[in-house]
Order: sequence, then structure tokens, then C-alpha cells
Amino acid sequence: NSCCCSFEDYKLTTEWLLNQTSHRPKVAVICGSGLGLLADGAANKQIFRYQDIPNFPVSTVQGHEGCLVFGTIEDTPCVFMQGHFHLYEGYSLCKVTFPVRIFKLMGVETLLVTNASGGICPDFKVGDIMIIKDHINLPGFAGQHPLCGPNDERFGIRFPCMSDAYSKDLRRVALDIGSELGCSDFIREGVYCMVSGPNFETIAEARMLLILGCDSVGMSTVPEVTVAKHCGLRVIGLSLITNKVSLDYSREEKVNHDEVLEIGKMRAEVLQKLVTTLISRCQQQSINTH
Ligand SMILES: O=P(O)(O)O[C@@H]1C[C@H](O)[C@@H](CO)O1
Ligand SMILES: Nc1nc2[nH]cnc2c(=O)[nH]1
Repeated sequence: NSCCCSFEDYKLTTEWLLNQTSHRPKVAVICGSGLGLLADGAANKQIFRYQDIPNFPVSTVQGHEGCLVFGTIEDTPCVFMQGHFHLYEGYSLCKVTFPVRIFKLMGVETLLVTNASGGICPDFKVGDIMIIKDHINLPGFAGQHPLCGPNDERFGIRFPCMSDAYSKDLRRVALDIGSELGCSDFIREGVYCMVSGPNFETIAEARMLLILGCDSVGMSTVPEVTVAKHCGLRVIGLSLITNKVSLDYSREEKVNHDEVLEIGKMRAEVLQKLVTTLISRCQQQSINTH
């Protein structure tokens, strides 16, 4: 359960990428299930397949292209992960979070994470975009935590604070952009809970998550955000509600992965607009605060 990657592994991959590209990203975007198209708006793209990058894991899930895309959004140098990694694929949390430390070593300052999740909050509708306000690390409670094992002080401290994992300023900016784009009706804020998957929730589990204070549930993001916060990155998270999680034994609908990917396509255009505007404002904000 402790980290399987040494500092030299991270350095090797970082140096390989820095030698292969002249891009020097300031913002990294992790594209969740079915959301790889978020990279489409970038200019001057340079694309690497995960399998060609030393030490990088590869994507094994449908809807995760497995490409690292460097490019610029309105002059902001960015890197997009088209596909991320999950515990349920059999990866250790060290591998799941490997790219985040690479981004840090490459000079990234802000991490924008996206994912697909099931709505637990009864008010949420399919197609809502939830700005992540906070999270519950359910696997972490059971010792499946990316920071278990010897702490490497070159990345961060032994006991990092997580009470402000998601930047308040960036959440405000995202809300403002949502209203400028006329999307306020389907932009929410809420608490994301990570479970390991790969099965979707039983009704009893879903009811438990509601009582625990979760607004949505998914199978990713929390490890990456935890490692990002540990190494000092600013984080903003967007979760697309792709289905309502059943809380009621009388409901007949059954969730499946195709439906999750389908809703991603449905919201592609607005999500892309939100993400690209957010990236350019992130950078302006960063310039103004430094
Ligand atoms: O964006 P992620 O990868 O968190 O998407 C969720 C969790 C599973 O990977 C998938 C299940 O449909 O959706
Ligand atoms: N655990 C979980 N992950 C999801 N990803 C997309 N929808 C869901 C869901 O309902 N449950």
C-alpha cells in the first residue's frame, strides 16, 4: 500500500517529456470518463500516447483515450490527460496519481479535474455540472490512501491540510463563468464521494452516502486531488452528473457505463466552454496574485 514510484521515476518521466516538447504547461486538466473532448479547443497541440511515455500507466477503460495532449488555450500553456486511472483497473494509488507529480515537476500551478458521477442529492438532475466544494475519501478511511508510506518532503509535508483542497477563489470564478454562459440552472456546488468501484452502488449504499453528506459519487478524482494538494497545486474540480443514483427500491432504472458516456457527449459543448474560460481566467488570477 505504500508508494511504488521513486523520486527518480518521477524525474525520469518529467525529463523525458521536457525533452520531447517545448510546451511548459501552467494548467493541467484531467478529463474524466467520456470527457476527452475537453482538449479539442487547444491550439498548437502535441500529443503523446500514454504507452509511449516512460513509467506512465495506460488507460484500460472505454471513454478514456489514453493520450497526453499539450497545447495552449488563449496563450495559457496547458496539458490535458485524455483519460485517467482508477483503483478498479488494478492500479495502485501511486500509479493512479503518478501524472500529478509529473505535472508539478514540469511547472504546473493549477489542476482542473473533471469526472462523471452519479447524483446522490435528490435535487440534482442528469446533465448538471457540480463544482466540487469538498470530498469524502471513502477508500482512504480504509487505508487505501495515495500518501500512505514514507513521505517524500520534496513533494510535501507528512500531514497535509485537506480542509481547503478545492480553491475557493476558483470555485467563485467557475460560478461566475457559469452564470455568464447562461448555465446557472444546471451548475451546482457539492460534495463528491469516491468509492473504489467498479460496481455502481446498491440502494442501501446510496442511502448511506446521502446520510454521510455526499451530493455525488464516483470512482476517481480524490487520489489525484489529495496528491495535488500535498504538493501545493491549486485545484478546481467539475463533476458531470451523468445519472441519478437510485435511493428507492421501487425505481426500475439501471445505470450503465454507456449512459455515462452519452451524457458526456450531450454536455460536451458547454463543458468545453466552461473549461476553456476557466483556464484563461485561472491564469489571469494567478498573474494578479503573484
Ligand atoms: O470520470 P470517471 O472516470 O470518474 O468516471 C466514472 C467512474 C467510472 O470510471 C465510470 C463509470 O461509468 O464513470
Ligand atoms: N460510483 C459511481 N460512479 C459513477 N460514475 C458515473 N455514475 C456513477 C455512479 O452512479 N456511481
